[in-house]
Amino acid sequence: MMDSGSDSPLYLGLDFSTQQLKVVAIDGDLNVVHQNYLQFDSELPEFRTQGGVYLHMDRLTVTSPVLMWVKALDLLLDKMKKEGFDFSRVRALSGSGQQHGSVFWRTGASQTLAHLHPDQNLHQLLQDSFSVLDSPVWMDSSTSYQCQNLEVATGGALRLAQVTGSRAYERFTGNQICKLYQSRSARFWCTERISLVSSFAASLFLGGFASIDYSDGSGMNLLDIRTKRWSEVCLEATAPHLGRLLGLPVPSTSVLGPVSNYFVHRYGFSENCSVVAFTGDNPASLAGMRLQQGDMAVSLGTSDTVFLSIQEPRPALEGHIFCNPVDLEAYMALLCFKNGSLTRERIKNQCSGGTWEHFSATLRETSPGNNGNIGFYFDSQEITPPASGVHRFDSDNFEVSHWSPQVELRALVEGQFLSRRLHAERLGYSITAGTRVLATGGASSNRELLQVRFFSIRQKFLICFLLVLIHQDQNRYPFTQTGSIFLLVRFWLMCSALRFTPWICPTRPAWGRPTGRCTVIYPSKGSGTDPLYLNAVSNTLYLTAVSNAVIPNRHY
Ligand SMILES: Nc1ncnc2c1ncn2[C@@H]1O[C@H](COP(=O)(O)OP(=O)(O)O)[C@@H](O)[C@H]1O
Ligand SMILES: O=C(CO)[C@@H](O)[C@H](O)COP(=O)(O)O
Repeated sequence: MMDSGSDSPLYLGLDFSTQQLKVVAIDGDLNVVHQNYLQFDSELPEFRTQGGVYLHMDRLTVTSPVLMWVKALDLLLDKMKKEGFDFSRVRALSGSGQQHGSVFWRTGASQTLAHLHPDQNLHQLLQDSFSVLDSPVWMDSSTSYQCQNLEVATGGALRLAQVTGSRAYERFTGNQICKLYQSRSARFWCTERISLVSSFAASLFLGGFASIDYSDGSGMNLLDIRTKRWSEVCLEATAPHLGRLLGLPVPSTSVLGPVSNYFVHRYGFSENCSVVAFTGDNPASLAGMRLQQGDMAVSLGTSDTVFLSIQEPRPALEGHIFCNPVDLEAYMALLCFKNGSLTRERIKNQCSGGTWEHFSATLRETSPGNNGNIGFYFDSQEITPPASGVHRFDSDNFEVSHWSPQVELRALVEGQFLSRRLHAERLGYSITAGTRVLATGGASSNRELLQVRFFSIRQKFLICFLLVLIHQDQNRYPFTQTGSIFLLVRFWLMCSALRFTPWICPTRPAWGRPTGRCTVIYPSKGSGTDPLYLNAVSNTLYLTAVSNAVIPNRHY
């Protein structure tokens, strides 16, 4: 995979996501020269995670072992070294992390980070550096009480959304910090610094605490997205001395400093290799996909997310507004759906013999609209909307308890995509002629899945759109890491005063001219074949299902 015989500079991007750690290296011409990954469940079985996380007894608390992430980095870099990757060529590195997850560094950790001995693994060296070993992650929904209090303290849900971009959400880091402070205060008091997963990962490379960037910092219910400073009201309502524990937030393209001596001596990095701020995986995907005005992206990772770049923030009671990672004047709007890939995996295992090939074959063989059957599957408490349970409706709109495997599978996929579309439209992010929908994430390699279109015809008007499906050959390297790399390459090349058009996408040199890594699919012109599920009846069904759904712990 390495290009041979060259000593040109390379740029490294890492993605600490929910189920795995991925890495990609590119050269100055944006060619991918190395890719690798490490799956948490299968390659680090001693941590006993499922899908990279622990689901606690209350079925609301979800955490990941922080030392698993550290060990994953050890093993991945060792793997690369064994395969002959030349770390000395890396001019700069950056990365991304699953959003909202928090890492609590124990008092003394900054000293440990600054004096890491290159003969030992990071996970040995950092064993005692965390005041909380199980980091809360984005799937957690255990902080409804803290959310309620934060909204009251800040003048209500909408007011909080106007300041921080979101009303109070259970998984948002501020509410997780507040829960720790209230329920395990001894742990809180022995904490020296609080990082997001992204800034934690950057800290490992930096040998010191890395700043939180504006984009990922927007997912905490703590950052004022307009001033780009921590909101004093939110800090005070969350926990004492929080400003000091978080450090100052910085732009997502900031260079934080050189890589630490540990990496120079252990792996042969150059001491001039820069560490650029890490950001959230969705913001990194936005950067990597080079979304243009009017484009919409869907990420089908562990979560399903829908996001787009916007100029004017209009925070609402649903969805999130984050600072844009590449344009300080702009923002990004995002909707997150928790029951994405893991629910599809469950149905795949139950209904199609456990293989994606059979899953896809069933989608090919069943008809759009599913003969009027549609289902909504909230295996765990959903984020958008905050509902739970499984709801199946037949063509007469009666709720039913089961279906044939084929009907079940199609009902799931159509229900998921209908929900993505409806919630996006409710926020005013509508599809117009020429809108491009770009897909990334593990499930975006599945053509049949993507062809169940979720943006389509309404009221006889043909909304013509171009569905741009972009996926990497091996289904593993979506835009997240290239997004981070993109930020750092941009920075680096600008600093080097090279003549370079910074906004060249590594995987998509020009619209409409896909490379081998990129597939463009044009929508079918056959308006009559569009599925029933996109009509008003199904919309109503969906809303009924949701309003009938159990919505625990969310009484505000
Ligand atoms: N062929 C496929 N069809 C549908 N889904 C797939 C396929 N291959 C992988 N996936 C899904 O992709 C998910 C992982 O995507 P990925 O973007 O790597 O996740 P994350 O970054 O959150 O760890 C898996 O949970 C799996 O269900
Ligand atoms: O909570 C969110 C976004 O708000 C999630 O999208 C996480 O960022 C996890 O991402 P994946 O691991 O599913 O890519």
